[in-house]
Amino acid sequence: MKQQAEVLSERERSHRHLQARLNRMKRLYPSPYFGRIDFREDGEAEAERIYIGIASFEDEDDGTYLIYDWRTPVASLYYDYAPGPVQYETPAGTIGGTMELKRQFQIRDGVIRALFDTGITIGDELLQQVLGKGAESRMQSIVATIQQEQNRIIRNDRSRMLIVQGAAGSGKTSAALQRVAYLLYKHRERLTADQMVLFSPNPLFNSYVSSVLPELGEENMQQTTFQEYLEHRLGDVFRLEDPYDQMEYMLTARHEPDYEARMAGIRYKASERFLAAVQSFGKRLLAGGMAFRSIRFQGRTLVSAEEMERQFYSYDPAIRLANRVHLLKEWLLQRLNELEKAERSADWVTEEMNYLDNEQYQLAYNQLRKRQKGKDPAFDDAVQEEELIRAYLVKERFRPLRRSVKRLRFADVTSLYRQLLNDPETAADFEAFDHGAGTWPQIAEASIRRLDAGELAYEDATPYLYLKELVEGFQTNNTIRYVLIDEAQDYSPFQFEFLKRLFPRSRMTALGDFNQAIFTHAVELASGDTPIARLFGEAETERITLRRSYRSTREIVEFTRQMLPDGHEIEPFDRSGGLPAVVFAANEQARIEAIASDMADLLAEGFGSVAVICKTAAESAAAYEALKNVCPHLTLVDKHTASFEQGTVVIPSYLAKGVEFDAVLIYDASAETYGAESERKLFYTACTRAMHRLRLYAVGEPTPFLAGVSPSSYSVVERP
Ligand SMILES: Nc1ncnc2c1ncn2[C@@H]1O[C@H](COP(=O)(O)OP(=O)(O)OP(=O)(O)O)[C@@H](O)[C@H]1O
Repeated sequence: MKQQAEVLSERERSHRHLQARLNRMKRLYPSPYFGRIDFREDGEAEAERIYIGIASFEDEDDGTYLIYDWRTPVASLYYDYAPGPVQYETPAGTIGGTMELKRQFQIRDGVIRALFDTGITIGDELLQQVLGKGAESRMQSIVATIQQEQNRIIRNDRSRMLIVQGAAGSGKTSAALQRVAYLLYKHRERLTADQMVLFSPNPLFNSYVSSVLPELGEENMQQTTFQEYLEHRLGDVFRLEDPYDQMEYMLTARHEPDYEARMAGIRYKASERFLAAVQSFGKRLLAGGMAFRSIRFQGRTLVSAEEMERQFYSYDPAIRLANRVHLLKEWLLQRLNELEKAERSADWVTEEMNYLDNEQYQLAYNQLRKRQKGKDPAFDDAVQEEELIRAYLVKERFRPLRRSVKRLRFADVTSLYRQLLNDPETAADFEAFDHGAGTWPQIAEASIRRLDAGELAYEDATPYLYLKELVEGFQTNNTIRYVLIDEAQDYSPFQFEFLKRLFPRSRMTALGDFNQAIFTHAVELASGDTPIARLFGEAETERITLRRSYRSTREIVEFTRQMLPDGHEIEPFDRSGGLPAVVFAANEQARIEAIASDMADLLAEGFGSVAVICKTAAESAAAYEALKNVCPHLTLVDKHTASFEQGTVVIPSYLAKGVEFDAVLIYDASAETYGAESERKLFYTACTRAMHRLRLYAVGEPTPFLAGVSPSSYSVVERP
């Protein structure tokens, strides 16, 4: 039998192996390679022709490589060099030589459609063709046209922390996904897709990027959002506000009386300063002030909070907070054992025994026997039987108490968080942060009000969880080896600190664009001594900046970059597509008509995806109502939308993050809607979603963000 089993499992293995090979061949068949380099290694007389494709392909007879996987060391030459002297790294060292030819192919269905011999960058012609195509509802892989600077991100395997600051459309997300594929290939002996996790801005984005890796023959990495993690940790205790609701508040509640205070609170609570304040609060708890919940049973206090406090502070002061909490847990379980014994003779037990019907009695009896494993031969002794039944009854009743002690429910984190907010030191620290605004009591009170109602504001959720972990011990995930964080500018220093602790054995790649920072608590990525750079220290941190934007036409990039203070640093890729237009409509009705007729024109031109981007969810809903009868097949996207398809959509600005459309229509680019300076980046983000066409609509005064844009960069249309 054993022999047979071995034979079978051997066959299974070889079947799996052959199946994988077959799949690889099927993927290669329609388009076996996309590049060729002729490389003459130093000391060799002849150049070798190296064909590069999405997977390797060997000659069965002599084992030579006919096609090299794009992730092999030698393939990096293709991405990094123009013909001339070149070198590449292998595990055995650096190999130098000369590249005599670099050629690109476009092969579809087994037929060579085009080929180009290329110079410095990977074929502008090919890139032109790729970028000139329409937007897809799913992101595409870019292996055939990876650019040199993107290749640095993809193949970087040295630093603990890789920070990428990249302009809108510079290929950060693309590079991140190719990087996953690269790492899975490079470390294929010991790394699997479920040891990598991508944090994305929203669930919609997950579906957008989901097909890139399978297309490359790899499994998808794990994907999540920070909010999902918060829900997982705190969702059973609180109703959590999500970042979109916070965003809606930021964008719409400007006229509410405590708006400014809350905004200041959001800024502070996301800051490194508040992180330090929470940590120092944690230190103070070592000496006193811990909050506990009494353990109560049938209306009586079994162990009071005061008792716990006394016990807690009787431990060696050198012991860490979380360790003391665990000591206290053990102590409490012990106490419960004693109390449980004493409880057996209580009146309620006698009473309950009398009420046990036969069936229940039998059940209890059987359970007891099972637990005793037949050890006690004198079981039928009536006295002992009664004792055992009593013990059983009490044990059952104590079970929930025990469970909640094991879950550390006796440590009252909510009270502690309340204490932290009410702490004069926190107030003083906030004042120093916000230069004496004097609004802390208002901020603290609002948070506490929500806390008491079982709610946690988005800005409170991470600090709360952090405090909880200080008290209960940090949870860690040791299986994850690579964490990739997209849209990293939208994470607070708190959240970064958190992720670092959560994944202690992991390397991190943070990709973002400070110019698209839409939350108040944005972090700078590009330069300087920033919180993210401090996370692992300069020595373990590497930074790469991407300046070239591939998504949008030259005209769109030139138009949008003028809205930014340092926009001149962004380089457009040379692809043309008509000037952006600003449409001035005489009134609402004229605006709707203009959008409807433009949309019809764009669809007639062959654009498959057109988005009407609105500022908020409310504006989106209103726009959808106004447009749905005049624009056929329109869909409204909101935060619950799980995936999105080709076609025409109405979408709030912050959900359009990270994705792209053939044409973007900014529903309302008037000063009334985008007037506040704090919304500049949001507006920029919305405009940069466009690949081929961008049109802005305004009734009345246009947004002041256009003031810095040269009139020659856009056309003006009047709609009476
Ligand atoms: N080397 C490349 N070859 C072909 N297409 C590319 C390349 N780099 C980027 N692109 C294309 O440019 C577009 C933008 O890429 P991506 O979404 O990765 O950029 P991003 O930096 O994440 O953008 P944003 O910050 O605006 O969300 C995508 O359509 C992508 O396919």
